[in-house]
Amino acid sequence: MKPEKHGKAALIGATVIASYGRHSLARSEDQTLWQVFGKGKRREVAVGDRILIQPSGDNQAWVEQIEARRNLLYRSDAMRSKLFASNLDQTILVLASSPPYSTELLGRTLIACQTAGVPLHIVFNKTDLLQGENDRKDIEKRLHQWTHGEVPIHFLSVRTQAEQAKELLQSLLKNKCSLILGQSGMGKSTLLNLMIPHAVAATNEVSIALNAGKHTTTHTQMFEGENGIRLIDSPGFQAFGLNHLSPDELKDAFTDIAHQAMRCRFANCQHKQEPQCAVKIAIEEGELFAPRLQLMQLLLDEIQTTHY
Ligand SMILES: Nc1nc2c(ncn2[C@@H]2O[C@H](COP(=O)(O)OP(=O)(O)OP(=O)(O)O)[C@@H](O)[C@H]2O)c(=O)[nH]1
Ligand SMILES: [Zn+2]
Repeated sequence: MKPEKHGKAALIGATVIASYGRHSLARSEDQTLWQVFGKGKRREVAVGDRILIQPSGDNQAWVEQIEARRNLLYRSDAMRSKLFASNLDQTILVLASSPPYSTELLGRTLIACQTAGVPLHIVFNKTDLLQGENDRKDIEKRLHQWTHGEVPIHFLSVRTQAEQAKELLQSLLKNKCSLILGQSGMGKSTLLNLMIPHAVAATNEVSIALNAGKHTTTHTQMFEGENGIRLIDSPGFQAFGLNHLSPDELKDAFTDIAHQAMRCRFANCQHKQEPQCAVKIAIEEGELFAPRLQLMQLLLDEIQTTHY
């Protein structure tokens, strides 16, 4: 049923806590859950948005205003860009050695967070599967090649050293709103359940409210825990497209490559077969990490098929 607009009811402040497709839920301060509907410029809201709503009956409301966002992450596929999560204090990327983590997803996350101005932390889970200090050093070294040491890495084991993991995560997450990302099998659900013991109940509540009884488990949702911990969980990380960026924005985000590219012979050098390509030379001399160039070229190809 479409909500009708009421005349002069007072506006209520709320935070968007879940979204699925065109359906969004917001929670007002008195803990009421509202199914909210945008219109015009406010058609799309993101989880994390602070909004003013006008009730229209049956726990449904119109979005009257979206507060200015501190930051905003998008997720896009070949067809379109979607708002994803906003007003984030940080993104937590959960990785593990088994199953192997995807360096492509790591690279995409780095670029998405960098371009949106959201600090990134890596939580490396399942340390119980590592063979001692050397394994850990190798992992750190490999991650540093991708991150230039700019992303803090936290090692833990949520399943076998839960108490220790909880302590570390408490200090990392308290009083913050964190987007938590991870490909399947990294231990994201185990981590979420450790930090938010009522997560399953909260998911069911939201699934029912989002889709009138039909369970919709594939939605983006904010969970609230103790000590001001807010975690935004979102499935389908596999499709973390960056098509909302322009080719120039993308090139600028790879600062290490952009820096070398200034010395390429051709201003529009693609760093493929061109002569006197400073980027290729830097890779041969070990100053640039080749997989980052490969990722940049892959992302540029993706963007170009979408934009042109
Ligand atoms: N050895 C080990 N296994 C773990 C650890 N944490 C989680 N696991 C296991 O890893 C598997 C995947 O964990 P989940 O929490 O379901 O992973 P997920 O990332 O949410 O994956 P999906 O549910 O597929 O999205 C499960 O069998 C967990 O028991 C850990 O610290 N050590
Ligand atoms: Zn070049």
